[in-house]
Amino acid sequence: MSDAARSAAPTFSTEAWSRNAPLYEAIRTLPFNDALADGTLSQERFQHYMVQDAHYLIAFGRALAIAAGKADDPDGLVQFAEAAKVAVVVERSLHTEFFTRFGIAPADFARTQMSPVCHHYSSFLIGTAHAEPYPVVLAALLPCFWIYAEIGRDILGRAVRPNPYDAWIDTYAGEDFHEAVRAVIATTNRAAAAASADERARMHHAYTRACQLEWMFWDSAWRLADWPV
Ligand SMILES: Cc1ncc(C[n+]2csc(CCO)c2C)c(N)n1
Repeated sequence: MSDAARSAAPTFSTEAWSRNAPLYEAIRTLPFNDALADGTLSQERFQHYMVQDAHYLIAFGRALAIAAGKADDPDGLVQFAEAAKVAVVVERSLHTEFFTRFGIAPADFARTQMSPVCHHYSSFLIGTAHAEPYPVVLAALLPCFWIYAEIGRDILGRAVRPNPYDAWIDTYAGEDFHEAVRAVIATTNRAAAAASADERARMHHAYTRACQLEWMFWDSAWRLADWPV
């Protein structure tokens, strides 16, 4: 590829976003997110979501820590080690703020295992983080950041306020979070630019799988899904 062609080539993130636009739209219009925005989401459904998210955040933190260990430069190491810490900080804030406010007792959490979808998404992230090269690991992690940033802003734009879920909405619509997401997009694009064609194809595959699992995570909370046997 000539230098001119290379600089005109779309970034990984632009390509990934446009290829998965229908999937994003399917997430944006899920009944869970509509009900979150208009404040009618039942406490039971939000409780299911929060308990599963607490499990998910620890798995996500582990996957980020593995990504940190695979980083190809010190900036990436710091970026993902810091993000791993943030995932655990967010998980703790679920316990200290949200669980109390929305009526989840420590014993309720202790006896609730990962749902099938949470288990699948967590296993996918940790398995990918261990088995795949750095660019593919970043592609698997990116939808978690990017979709939440977009959904957070979308819900903020149409939210009926005051809303019982204001604190959740504000976390993901806030500028601090969006700045971190832009940095993850930039690092993923840099990693993609240095990746082989085969790795780049695997990046797209991992990105789409994570988007599907994001959809399934919200849908699972809406259905109050549990293990069938
Ligand atoms: C299923 C699910 N997917 C994504 C997020 C969003 N999220 C979780 S941790 C983190 C950044 C931590 O460094 C982000 C963006 C979530 N909460 N739950």
